Amino acid sequence: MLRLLAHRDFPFYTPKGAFPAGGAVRDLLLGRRPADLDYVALDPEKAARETQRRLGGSLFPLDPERGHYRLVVGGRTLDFTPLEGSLEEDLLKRDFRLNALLWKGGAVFGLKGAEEDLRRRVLIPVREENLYEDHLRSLRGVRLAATLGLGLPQGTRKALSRHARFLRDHPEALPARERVREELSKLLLSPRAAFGLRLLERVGLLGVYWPELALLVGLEQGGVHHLPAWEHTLSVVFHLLWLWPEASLEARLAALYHDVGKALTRRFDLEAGRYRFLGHAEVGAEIARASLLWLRFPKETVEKVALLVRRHMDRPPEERKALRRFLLKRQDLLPDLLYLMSADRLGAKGVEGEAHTLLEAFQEALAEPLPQRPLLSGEEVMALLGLPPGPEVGKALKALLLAQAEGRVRTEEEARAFLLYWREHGAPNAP
Ligand SMILES: Nc1ccn([C@@H]2O[C@H](COP(=O)(O)OP(=O)(O)OP(=O)(O)O)[C@@H](O)[C@H]2O)c(=O)n1
Ligand SMILES: [Mg+2]
Repeated sequence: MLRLLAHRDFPFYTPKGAFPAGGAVRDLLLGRRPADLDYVALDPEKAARETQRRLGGSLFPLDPERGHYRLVVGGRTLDFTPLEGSLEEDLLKRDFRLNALLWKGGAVFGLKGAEEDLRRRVLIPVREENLYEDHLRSLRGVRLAATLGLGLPQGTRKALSRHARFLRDHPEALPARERVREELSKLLLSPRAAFGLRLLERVGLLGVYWPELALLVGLEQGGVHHLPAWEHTLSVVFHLLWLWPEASLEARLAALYHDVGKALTRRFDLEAGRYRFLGHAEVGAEIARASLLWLRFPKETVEKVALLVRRHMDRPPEERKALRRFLLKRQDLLPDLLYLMSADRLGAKGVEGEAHTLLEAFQEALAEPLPQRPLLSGEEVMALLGLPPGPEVGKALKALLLAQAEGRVRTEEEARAFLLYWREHGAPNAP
């Protein structure tokens, strides 16, 4: 039986014979502005065309056989799919009760329990079997809990855990990797990403989708680490978003994968009397690359994350000039690397203070922008030093750029003087 949940307007155009359904209606009731809209329609093509006549935009027949049409208009995606069976039957096929909603004639309708779930802000499947109708749904559940700030009651957790075990035993049932990637991205982009990752682990989905990260669970570290490697990872994600709420997806992925190499590099060092993880940044960068490529993240994202992981253990020098050189060499990784390094320290014990010292030093060092190019061109350098084209010219340009970064050289004249000195003596007190 459909239940009337509320009388209210739907704030977007709705053609005749089409009913806004799912997440958009849910967002409306939760006081969020929906980005994308889904409509179930008696005749989806007709509804999509009529909407296009009214609003403009581009129409894409996604799957005309099955009646799937998409209209992209004003930065929004409107999807039209056929209503199969009655409205109630449609809702009964959906994933979670608070997603099984639709708007019709000035009112919102839902299934039994939806109203309570919305009020309590909890996620409960329409039926446990529905998780098995589309195997992405357990992962979606965790992602929705993180993005919408929903609780997962015992019953839901148990159902998700059972589904995770099913997936572990039936890897052939795993959803397409692109869909997994989209869920991970949405989860990480939420301010509650660390909470979502913890849930993933708790219900057993971490091991299903990210076996390389699951190896960190309970991996004791010692030293400055009061937390096992996975708990430390969660703390780093948490602190990254605390320091820098607008962090890029790459920075968030790097925080997630930064210590993934630790499971394979853990050795007890008798002299030091503790575990060490020599080479974990390099090993971790390779694991992160393989994992992200598997999930079909774009090449640029993968390379950036791998580099961030590889460089996260670099020790920034304290002295200002040296720090400017250090930053110049890692310019492409800024500011992500700075925040990752700071969050890494906030996730350990006894070195938290370093995070703030680092951020202050970075801020001070970057107050003056880093140079983007040498003050002299290759031709000018060749003429000045009497050099033929070749690697020497590149070295000279690089030395010049470093000198600019240090603030030793600010004008073309100083650049020429610097290069003449450099030819005779090498870079002044460079390491
Ligand atoms: N695997 C899925 C995906 C979607 N849906 C249904 O389709 C609606 C729209 O799906 P989608 O836009 O993918 O997700 P949303 O729940 O709207 O989440 P988001 O806020 O990320 O759009 C959902 O609310 C849900 O009713 C479902 O039952 N099972
Ligand atoms: Mg949606």
